[in-house]
Amino acid sequence: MTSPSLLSQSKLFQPIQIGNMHLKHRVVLAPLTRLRVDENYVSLDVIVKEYYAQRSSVPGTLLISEGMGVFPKGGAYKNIPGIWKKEQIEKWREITDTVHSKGSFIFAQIWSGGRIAVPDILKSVDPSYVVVGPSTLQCKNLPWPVHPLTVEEIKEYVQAWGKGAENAVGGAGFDGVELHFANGYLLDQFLQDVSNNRTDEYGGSVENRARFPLEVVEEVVKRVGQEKVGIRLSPWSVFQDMRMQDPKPTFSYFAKKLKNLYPNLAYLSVIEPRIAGDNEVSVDHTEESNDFLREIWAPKPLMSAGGYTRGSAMKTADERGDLIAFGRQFISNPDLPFRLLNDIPLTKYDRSLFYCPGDNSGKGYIDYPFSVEYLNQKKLEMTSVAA
Ligand SMILES: Cc1cc2nc3c(=O)[nH]c(=O)nc-3n(C[C@H](O)[C@H](O)[C@H](O)COP(=O)(O)O)c2cc1C
Repeated sequence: MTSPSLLSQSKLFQPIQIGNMHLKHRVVLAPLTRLRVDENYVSLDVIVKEYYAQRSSVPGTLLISEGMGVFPKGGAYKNIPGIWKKEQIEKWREITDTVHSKGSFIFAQIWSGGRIAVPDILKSVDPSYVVVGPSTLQCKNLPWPVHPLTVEEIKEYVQAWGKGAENAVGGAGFDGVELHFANGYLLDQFLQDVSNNRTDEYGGSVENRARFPLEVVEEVVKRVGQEKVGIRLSPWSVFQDMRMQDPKPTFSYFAKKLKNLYPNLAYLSVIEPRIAGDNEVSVDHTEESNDFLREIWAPKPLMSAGGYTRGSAMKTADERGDLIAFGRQFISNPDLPFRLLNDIPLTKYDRSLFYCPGDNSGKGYIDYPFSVEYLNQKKLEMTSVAA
């Protein structure tokens, strides 16, 4: 183990102000859907709280929650959480209180499925619900009809996102909301021409494709304030049949608009081209890079996720000032920021336990161990407090 005082010279382990939060380091919990939620979209008691508590155990850590729905018709799968009703808000409040009691922070990721939603699941919630999207363009492997949202329905979604954000911050006590405009879900579907061939004011030109996402940002900012809003994008991702031929013009326009309209947004979060959803893919390193977004967003730091190791995370934080969001490694290492700082080997994750719908055993969820070094340090701290 190298001396922590030497390691801490990396920017990765140095404090940073993000929105209203003073983070003690730049290692972030990436949003991770885990499906340990009941059929009513409410967090299961105990284990979900314990999961977030564990990952907030290094004070000053920023966590991003798993994606949560803003209203029932915008869902997609079973056992994902929501933020539209009292029971959900109360359960999330217990979780945010726990995270805050540990000196850490948590943003709620809010989300709508769009064309990738499973029709039978929507119908089981309400028989009138159908799969929606920008246009009739389907995802290749999901051959069900897609109902293009009417302008009136778009306005309904905008209000639902606004209300969801308000519930998350004002009701459930989240430090902010992350708007999930990535990974081929509804708002990403509107942004990209591979899924949006509308001919009205929400399709066609870059400006038109960006209109619905920008309306969502406007509504959310109105309700919770810019400093409490982060936005996630994945310009290069091929996940769920996405990826424009040249994503740069669309995403440059969108990022510039965000920066000009809302200079105090908490952060812009990007997924590196080497990742599609929850897995690695091969990349054309000469072409594919998020540096164009870093340049637009500067001097504010980006949050970047995707296949980071300790070494590449330190390098990126040092050279570009990014916050680094870790997904899979944070699943299997509840004390990840401590391990990275102290160069402690990581526990390997078990992919077969990533998604276990409604499972409340805690297996593959809250049973990954803390390092001996972390536990020893905690013991020492407790002894010195007792003395
Ligand atoms: C189990 C699992 C669930 C995920 N759920 C979400 C999600 O709810 N929202 C989201 O934006 N990304 C989600 N992702 C993507 C991660 O946030 C992250 O971008 C991806 O895992 C790459 O980071 P990593 O290489 O550190 O794992 C998920 C990834 C995994 C492995």
